[in-house]
Amino acid sequence: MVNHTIKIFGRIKPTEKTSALYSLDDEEQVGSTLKFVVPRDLAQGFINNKKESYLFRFQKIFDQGAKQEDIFENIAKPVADSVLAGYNGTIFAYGQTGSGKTFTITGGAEHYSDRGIIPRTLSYLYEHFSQESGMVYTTHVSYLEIYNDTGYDLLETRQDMSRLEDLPREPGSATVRRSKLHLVDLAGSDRVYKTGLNGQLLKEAKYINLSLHFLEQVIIALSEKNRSHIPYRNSMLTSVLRDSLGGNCMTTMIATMAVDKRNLDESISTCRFAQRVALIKNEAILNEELDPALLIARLKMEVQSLKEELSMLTGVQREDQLTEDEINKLEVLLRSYLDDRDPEVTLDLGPDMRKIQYCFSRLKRMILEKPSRGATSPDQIITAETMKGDAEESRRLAEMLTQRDNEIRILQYNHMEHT
Ligand SMILES: Nc1ncnc2c1ncn2[C@@H]1O[C@H](COP(=O)(O)OP(=O)(O)OP(=O)(O)O)[C@@H](O)[C@H]1O
Repeated sequence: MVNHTIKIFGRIKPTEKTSALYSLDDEEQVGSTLKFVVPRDLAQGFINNKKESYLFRFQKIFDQGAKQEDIFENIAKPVADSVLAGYNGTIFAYGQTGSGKTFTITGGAEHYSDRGIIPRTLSYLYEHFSQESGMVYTTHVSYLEIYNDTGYDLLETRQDMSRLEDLPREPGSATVRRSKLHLVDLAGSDRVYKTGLNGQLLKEAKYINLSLHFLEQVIIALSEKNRSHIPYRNSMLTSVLRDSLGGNCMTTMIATMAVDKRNLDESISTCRFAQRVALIKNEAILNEELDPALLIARLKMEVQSLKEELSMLTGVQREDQLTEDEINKLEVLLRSYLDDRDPEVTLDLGPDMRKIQYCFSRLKRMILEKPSRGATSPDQIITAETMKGDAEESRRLAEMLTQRDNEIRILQYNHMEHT
């Protein structure tokens, strides 16, 4: 099990106007610090203008010049590696509209080098699958869109969402590792009142806002100590991300920011959100299990090799069932054992459970088939008929049983005397 808090990264979108409103400080051990400096006049109408500087700490902040490849190498590759090792992983981008979430997660269409985390991670995974010959990999990809709180798998022609748990997994070895990777591009975190929408678009925006509001509630609940109830079930988004937030997952958040003057308040609120997320503790466990069908196949092989080992030790080739010849020999042995008057005589069957079980069941049948005194019912007559040939055997068994009855009676009598 790996206990860790959600990792938070920041990415600043390139802007044409150079901005002196923020500064970055990178320290190898501690991470990156992002500082916003807001002159009082600028702060008016946007944020609390009593405060002029805001400091936020991230694992690392990628400044405007960062390449898509840097993002993949530093953020996505470690998550993909842990997914390959059998842990669940999630990367989600959060930030205001236009701050670069889609560019980061999916990528830009203009240049090949603009491809984002999804295509790069998929090609990394498939490259690994083709190079690793000692394992069998099965991949299922779904492209989930949450629209008005309903999930759609965009790759699925039936137009409904398949739950990851319901997907088939093919057997590859007796041990199966199943891990899921979520790459999430959230909707813009801006408030609805800013968008000035109406009609259907307003309805969509309300749903988006509501699901981000529920996401915030889950994150607040998780970052507070001693909260027993986490409201995951309030929305589709939080239900899907249940494992990623406070569950069995290695989760990473990328806060995307635009740092020009008019977007400063949103960038600060994105950073505040990220600081809360950084408090959430996850417990990632290795999702390893045994495949029952393969386990049976493995056990069969083990039984076969044990049989071979046994036949080498005993020098006898053994079948599952006794052969006719073996049964005949056992019958002779059993008869001479029963006929022997010596009470100390033993029945030597060797270390062979098949023979031991055969003799026990044969003896049991003899006892059950013994005719009781004064037998009159048709059942008993048939039993007596079948026993005709074994008269001597029956006599001996009857003697044994009578002796046993007497012993029981004596025991009962003694018991009564003492009580
Ligand atoms: N790091 C970057 N380098 C170059 N262009 C970028 C970068 N980030 C964003 N862009 C460009 O900025 C525009 C807006 O970015 P994007 O669509 O990724 O924003 P978004 O946060 O996903 O917005 P929305 O919330 O509306 O989905 C796009 O044209 C995108 O190509």
